[in-house]
Amino acid sequence: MDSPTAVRIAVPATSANLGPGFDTLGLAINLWLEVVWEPAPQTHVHVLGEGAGDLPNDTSNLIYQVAAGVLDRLRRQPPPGGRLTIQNRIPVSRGLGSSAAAVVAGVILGHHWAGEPLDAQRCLEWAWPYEGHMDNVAPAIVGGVTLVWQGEDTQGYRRLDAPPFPIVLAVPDFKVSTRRARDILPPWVSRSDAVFNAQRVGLWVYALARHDWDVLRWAAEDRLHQAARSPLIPGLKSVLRAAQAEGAKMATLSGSGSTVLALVDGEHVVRVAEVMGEQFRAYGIRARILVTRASPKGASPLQEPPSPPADDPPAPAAALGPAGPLAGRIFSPPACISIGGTHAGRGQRHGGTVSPHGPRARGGRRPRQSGGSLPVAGGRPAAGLGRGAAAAGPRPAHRSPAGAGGDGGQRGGGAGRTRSPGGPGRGQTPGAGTDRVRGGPAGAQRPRSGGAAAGPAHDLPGGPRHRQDHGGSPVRAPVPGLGGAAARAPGGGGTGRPGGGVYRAYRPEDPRDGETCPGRRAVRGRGLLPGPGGRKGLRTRGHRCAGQGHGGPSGGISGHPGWVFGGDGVLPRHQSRPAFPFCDPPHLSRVFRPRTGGHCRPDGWGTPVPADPRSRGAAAGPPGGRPRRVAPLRRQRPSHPQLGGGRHPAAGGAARRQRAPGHPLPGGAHDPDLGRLRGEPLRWRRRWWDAPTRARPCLC
Ligand SMILES: Nc1ncnc2c1ncn2[C@@H]1O[C@H](COP(=O)(O)OP(=O)(O)O)[C@@H](O)[C@H]1O
Ligand SMILES: N[C@@H](CCOP(=O)(O)O)C(=O)O
Repeated sequence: MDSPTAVRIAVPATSANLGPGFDTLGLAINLWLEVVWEPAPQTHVHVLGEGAGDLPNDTSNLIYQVAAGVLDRLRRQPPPGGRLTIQNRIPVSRGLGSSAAAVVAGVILGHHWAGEPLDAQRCLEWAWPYEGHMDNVAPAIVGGVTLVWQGEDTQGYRRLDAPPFPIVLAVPDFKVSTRRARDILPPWVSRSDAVFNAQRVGLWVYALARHDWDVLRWAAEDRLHQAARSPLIPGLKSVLRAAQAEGAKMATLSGSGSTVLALVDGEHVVRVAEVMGEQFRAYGIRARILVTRASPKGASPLQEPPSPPADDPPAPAAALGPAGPLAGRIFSPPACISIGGTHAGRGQRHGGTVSPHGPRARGGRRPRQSGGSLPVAGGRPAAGLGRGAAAAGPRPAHRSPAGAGGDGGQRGGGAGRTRSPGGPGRGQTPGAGTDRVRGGPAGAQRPRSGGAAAGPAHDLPGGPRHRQDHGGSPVRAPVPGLGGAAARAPGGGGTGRPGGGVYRAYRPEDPRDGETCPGRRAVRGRGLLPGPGGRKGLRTRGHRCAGQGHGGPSGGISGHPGWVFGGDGVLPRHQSRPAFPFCDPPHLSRVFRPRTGGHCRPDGWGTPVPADPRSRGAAAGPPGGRPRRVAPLRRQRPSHPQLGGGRHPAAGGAARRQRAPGHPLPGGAHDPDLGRLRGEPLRWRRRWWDAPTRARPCLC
């Protein structure tokens, strides 16, 4: 074997389940594991970023182990030495598919060492027995959203375009091991719960196929795993509820936890991010908030599948996403959901069918495919992979009779590790079990920077665009609002809508010519939420912004330059937002809330007006004057309602009075069952979901 050349491998994080799609649905996220391997006389393994210090810096590292296992099955020798640098941005054991990413990276590395071709289909065949969860592995390899299925003699996946919304991740400061989170699940489910989830998964696929995102609030409901896992994740239900109440399209436990994921319309991003952090904090848990997007791309480098046959319809440009190795493989959603896969060409590109026995051996039977033959990378026969005794590819050692429940108990042969449900935990921490570490005392301040976990702010697509807003002049704002360019570069533009008003962000240097009032509503004032440890909210510090102030230097509060938010006629001059995605809750809680109660002038900027005296917390004052201190939005009670009783922290009282207008109530508002499904006492449901909203018309 020629000595292998250097290689750089990238694999995205993934969020499995997406609510009801337990072991079925998965989403690739724009947070990446990067692995660089270079030839060297000695073997070195070096982990940077997430997990540095915990993950092993030697050949027991999962990535190295999987790569060596691949070589072993291919009957090849590992290279004599090499430097393996692992730059990990995926939080470990937080339900973001870090282990799936590591396994996929290992499979790619092993094939690179062996000089064997590898495409997405084959990578999946090799990786899923190591990982055990195809719902993580498939999106890690092909990007977007995948749905997978497994049965006695077939496993497969199909790929769909991911929702276009920003993703807010609340990543608690404690781990939940996937194995523990599976062990806690009840072995049986009732028929009504099974039907409930089947209906919602169907709705999810419908939403993805038709881009009907309004149904997500129902599609993301679940009765199979989240409630059972909530004891492992204190505050889970509150975080989910609060995110939806603040306008998230959907919110769900990511994978087996501990992360909570929300898909959020751009204008609600900031507020949703805030409340998710706050709710965790109310339970004494620190949580990092990352704002990112789905990744249309999966792992690289993988070989391209053959170009589509001439009669295949071209993919609509919008569905293609950024150019990348998989761009040509994405087809219009209706084609993607042909799960039966009668079209050979399409099936091959949307998904694949995986042999239950791992990679096919030379001369062996091709895995049954509903979607056409496997692409053979580089024109080489696929059998090359299963050379000789490689017929014994990675093979599931354990398969749950229930199909969906088998938890990764795979025997990695050769140099690979053995992983079984009862065996040591993944990676280097045998017997780690649930490695749950509380995030320190409530209120402890995190460093402002996301550190190594700081995700790919630069990767966020999009950027400022002009759009017509309420029939006015073009408004400079990114669509859907997060503002990729803003996140990319300090000073970028974007919109946010903290608190229900229409907020805009501007590059400080941007002229505001031609802009008009973006909103028709003013927002009732909100104070800052109680800070960590029950600290009272900070004062608002609104400054009138009519023709001034909006472009002033920002970053004074957050340390992140460039984001200046204004809204509904009152633009707090010093209100700045950290550049996403690395704002953590303390960070957010320090951001000054806008003063509200103003109305919009024709030029789009506000003249503060006296606060509505009925509005507790409205902080209007004389223009430029010192605003009144506002009442905290709600009192936090650090008790887990579902576990220890007590009121929902956000229920009733100030929360009801200060609820921002314009927020679509979550699906539960019209679903009397929702609270019951979540096991809440009736009094919360009524108080929380039926909270009245008040809107004041914009006078412009
Ligand atoms: N970059 C990495 N390098 C090596 N091992 C890793 C890496 N990322 C994750 N792992 C392994 O995966 C384990 C976490 O897997 P799991 O509990 O399934 O959590 P997750 O939800 O993050 O996939 C870690 O304990 C470690 O053994
Ligand atoms: N379907 C699995 C997904 C586990 O994902 P992870 O990211 O937590 O490893 C499950 O819910 O157990």
